[in-house]
Amino acid sequence: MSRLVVVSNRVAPIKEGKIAAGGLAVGVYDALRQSGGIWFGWNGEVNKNPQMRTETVGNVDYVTMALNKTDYDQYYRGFSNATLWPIFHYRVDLARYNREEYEGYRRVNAMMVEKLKPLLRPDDTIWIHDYHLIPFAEACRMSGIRNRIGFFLHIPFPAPGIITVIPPHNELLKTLCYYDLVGFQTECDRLAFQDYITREVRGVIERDGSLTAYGRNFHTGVYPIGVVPDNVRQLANSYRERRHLVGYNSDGRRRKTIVSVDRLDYSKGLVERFRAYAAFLENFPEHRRKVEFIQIAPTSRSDVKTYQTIRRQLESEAGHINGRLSDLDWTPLHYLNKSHDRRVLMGLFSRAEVGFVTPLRDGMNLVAKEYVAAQNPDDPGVLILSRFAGAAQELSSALIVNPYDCIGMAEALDRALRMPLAERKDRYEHMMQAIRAADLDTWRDDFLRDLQSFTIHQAVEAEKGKSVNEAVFVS
Ligand SMILES: O=P(O)(O)OC[C@H]1O[C@H](O[C@H]2O[C@H](CO)[C@@H](O)[C@H](O)[C@H]2O)[C@H](O)[C@@H](O)[C@@H]1O
Ligand SMILES: O=c1ccn([C@@H]2O[C@H](COP(=O)(O)OP(=O)(O)O)[C@@H](O)[C@H]2O)c(=O)[nH]1
Repeated sequence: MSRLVVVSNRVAPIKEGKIAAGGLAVGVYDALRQSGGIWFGWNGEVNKNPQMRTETVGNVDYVTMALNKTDYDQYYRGFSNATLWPIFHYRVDLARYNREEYEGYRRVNAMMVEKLKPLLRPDDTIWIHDYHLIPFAEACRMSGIRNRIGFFLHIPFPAPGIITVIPPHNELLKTLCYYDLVGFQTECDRLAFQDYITREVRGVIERDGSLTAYGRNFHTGVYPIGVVPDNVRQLANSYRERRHLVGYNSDGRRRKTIVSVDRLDYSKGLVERFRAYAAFLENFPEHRRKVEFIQIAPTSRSDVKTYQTIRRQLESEAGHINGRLSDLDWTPLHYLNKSHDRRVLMGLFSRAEVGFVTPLRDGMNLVAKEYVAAQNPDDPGVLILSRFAGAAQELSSALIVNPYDCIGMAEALDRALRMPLAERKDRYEHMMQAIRAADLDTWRDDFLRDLQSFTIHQAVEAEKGKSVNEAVFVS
């Protein structure tokens, strides 16, 4: 079997026990630990002299590098997170475009290819992750790299009317056609991309389902990222420090807990969620003092202006709710800006009656799946889930809500807290079936299997005397 080379902007912290930032790092870390290989990307540092560093842990070689300040500003903070992220999450109002940042983004992609190239073997399978690295395959091909290259987009792919807001959308999306396989979280995302290719650039859907555009033929597919359910449950069971997790009433009865965990990002719908919680306490006063809401929201991309704004807004909303509703012996909302160890989170999930996951848009949202997988099957909690999270496509037995509907979310909280055991178990069983059917191994194995099958045909074409790069998929 060929070696797996994973490339992503974010690489999970190399030291065991350090907290991974976000679902990509969590997911790729678990997937790569099983198969082994190379994980190449940014080490999260910004300094003048970006040196490459290789560290081997188990069967994975982590090859990471720092970025210099200009590259960081233009590629990560700028085009990736101030242009692509908001637009791909339908927040055109928060996006800005700067041509120099776009050029910096292209330059960093090309630079990363040149750094990776000497490490590659001819039969390596290269798997590129996420919106930071869309042009990576094109830069590889320009540099003469002929390996199979797949791409997985962790975030939503928006409707063509939204994506065309990016001034160089044509040039940018053309580079996706240099991959052999482009994977999405949901069929909705895949169809939006296919729509763009067929309508905007007059691409063609072939009989085998592949796409031909800009003279290149390539495949697309849907590979929802998952979790390792047994591992989640194990972590949840291993967390014993109960006293940190639950609040008690003055009469000694345990308060019910609503829990949310998100990076502090405007796409996660935190303001709308806080307002819904306040509306719930106003409209259903019988729950007051009997419930508390724990929102864990570690800061993220805190040097991007829109993230500073959302942080200020949330601090004010949280202060407002607690100022208005708290009592000497009851704080309705616990808002924690700190990241937490996974074991603590899974322990918290398993003890919370409600998982409140209501992003305005989300590629998948692993927290939703983790919350369900952490539950005690004999007495499971209830997941309230936004219809705009990729996870809602699979977890249709959650209480599905529209995060723009404040009263609807307040009603869902009331319903969740009152839900009888039989209904909770029924919904939990359905969701666990979906979580097991599309777990993390399935995500990795399905993607790599499809990428490999493409290669077999490439090889056939190559034998017939064609150059590998000119090969066309034959089904
Ligand atoms: O690397 P950062 O800038 O600190 O951001 C963290 C990650 O956020 C995003 O995660 C996405 O991937 C998850 C796993 O597939 C998915 O569940 C979630 O819906 C996405 O938002 C981002 O896409 C990653 O590149 C970042 O590393
Ligand atoms: O303090 C924290 C906050 C989050 N996470 C993990 O980070 C991931 C977040 O992934 P998700 O897909 O929900 O959202 P993203 O942050 O990638 O947009 C989940 O595995 C969380 O358990 C963590 O380990 N510690």
